[in-house]
Amino acid sequence: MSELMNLKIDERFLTRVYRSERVVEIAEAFGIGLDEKEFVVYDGLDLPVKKGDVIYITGQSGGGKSVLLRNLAKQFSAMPGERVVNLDQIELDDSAALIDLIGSDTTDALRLLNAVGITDAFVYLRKPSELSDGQRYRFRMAKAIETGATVWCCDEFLAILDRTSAKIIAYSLQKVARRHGATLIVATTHTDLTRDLGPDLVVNKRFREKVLVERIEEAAARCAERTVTREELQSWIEEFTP
Ligand SMILES: Nc1ncnc2c1ncn2[C@@H]1O[C@H](COP(=O)(O)OP(=O)(O)OP(=O)(O)O)[C@@H](O)[C@H]1O
Repeated sequence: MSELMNLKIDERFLTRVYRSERVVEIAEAFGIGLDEKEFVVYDGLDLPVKKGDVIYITGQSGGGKSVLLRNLAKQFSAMPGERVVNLDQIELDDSAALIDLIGSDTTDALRLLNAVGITDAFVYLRKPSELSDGQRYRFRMAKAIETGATVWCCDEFLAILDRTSAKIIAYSLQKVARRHGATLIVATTHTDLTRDLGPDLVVNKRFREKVLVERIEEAAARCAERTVTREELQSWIEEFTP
């Protein structure tokens, strides 16, 4: 069982703007000073994290989700033995069929594709550009497994999918990540994925330094022990979420 770590999140930016005529006009109209300013996004936030956690970062647009995701990815990369992959940045070669783009041989390719729920022979023969957004996401998951990375992160998580598909894929992703012992960190403005991700840690970031951090241990621990059905996960989240 992994130990609880306390990761310190401190993120602030110094902002200074070029004093163009329009900038000065706006500053005068709204009474905004134009000196160099410090913009604090996270003021030494303590984040209780375990390796292998599913971390769900939500909150308002511009609140600081991406900043936190990048910070965590950086902190994990610096830990011995940890390797971070960004699911969105996995390059997909579009010159061949899926079966040729993954795994050391056909058996290995089938193992990886089946692990993420790609089980249709017709889909094995398609190129990445010929997949639906959901299928392409599953293929990225398979590629993430293949990299052997220990931390999988994803910004704007499933934002382009309809919400029903997003929930089904979120459930699959947590299952695959937990089965491989990977830490999963996702960020999105959508707050509807708790019941499908079964997160160990939820961070809800609002403007300025306002942030809610909550560990939902019970349901997550059960998911880590064995593969649970979507229905089980959903009922436990309801039971254990205050
Ligand atoms: N390099 C930077 N310099 C100055 N400010 C920055 C920088 N990067 C981010 N910010 C500011 O930090 C805040 C948080 O940005 P972030 O990209 O994390 O938001 P977000 O919650 O991911 O938003 P969205 O959902 O719109 O992607 C924003 O106000 C942004 O303008």
